[in-house]
Amino acid sequence: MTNEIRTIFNRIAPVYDQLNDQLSLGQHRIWKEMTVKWSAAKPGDTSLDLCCGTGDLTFRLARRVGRTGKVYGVDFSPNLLNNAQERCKNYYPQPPINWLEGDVLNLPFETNYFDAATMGYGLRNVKNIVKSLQEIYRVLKPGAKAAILDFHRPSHQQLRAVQQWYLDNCVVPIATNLGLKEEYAYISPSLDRFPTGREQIELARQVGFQEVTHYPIANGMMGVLVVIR
Ligand SMILES: C/C(=C\Cc1cc(O)c2ccccc2c1O)CCC[C@H](C)CCC[C@H](C)CCCC(C)C
Ligand SMILES: C[S@@+](CC[C@H](N)C(=O)[O-])C[C@H]1O[C@@H](n2cnc3c(N)ncnc32)[C@H](O)[C@@H]1O
Repeated sequence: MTNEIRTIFNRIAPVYDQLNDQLSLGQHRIWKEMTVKWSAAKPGDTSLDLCCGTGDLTFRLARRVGRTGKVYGVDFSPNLLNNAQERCKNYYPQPPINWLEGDVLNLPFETNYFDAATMGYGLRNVKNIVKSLQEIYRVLKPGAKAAILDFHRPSHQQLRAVQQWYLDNCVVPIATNLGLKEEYAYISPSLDRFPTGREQIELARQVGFQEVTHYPIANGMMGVLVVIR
């Protein structure tokens, strides 16, 4: 399963950023900006972007923590990480980002290391959500926050139907034209399996987070889980 997920992301790497812009009508940039804000990262912080992919959230986090801060971006797809590193070369001055190839279920960091963390569209894709939350808990300092952005199923049935229609009739056909039908068709079943905001809150509490909130955004089609260790 883990290898299958890695293969999906390695395969979509050439079109990933462009399709996110087109398919979300640019909205994913706003959702990511909100996520970084909710992580409460501040200048000088040591911060972590889990499942960083091509680095969209990582670069935003780097802007927040500034020259005195540090950012680590972790992902297990070498192709997406390669794109992130190529993008990084276009920045002047170079942001203080360390790109690491690795599994977010087994993070290569000490306990109590980070002041803030973000994760964008990663939690739905990991093979063990509880283990992933436990690893985030472990590496955050007491009192530190993580903000976790992902798709969400709106509780309003008509909005849920619009979301499903959009995935089936826009996202998958556009990806099919690029030879990536299976890869994008994977989003829908992964969303069906993904815990609701309420369920995510319950899981995060069980892991031990002190304060947990889930913010539905984009009419409930997306959500941000904010946890404080
Ligand atoms: C940045 C976005 C998605 C990232 C993403 C996450 C995944 O788990 C994938 C799995 C497999 C292939 C690709 C991805 C992937 O790209 C969010 C924006 C892109 C979405 C595909 C667009 C979804 C739009 C909403 C369902 C509805 C928005 C309607 C509105 C009219 C814009
Ligand atoms: C949809 S992409 C999101 C990329 C980026 N965060 C964004 O918002 O654009 C999901 C990412 O999660 C990564 N991923 C999934 N499971 C992972 C794991 N167990 N360890 C590390 N990375 C993982 C994939 O390689 C992929 O880059």
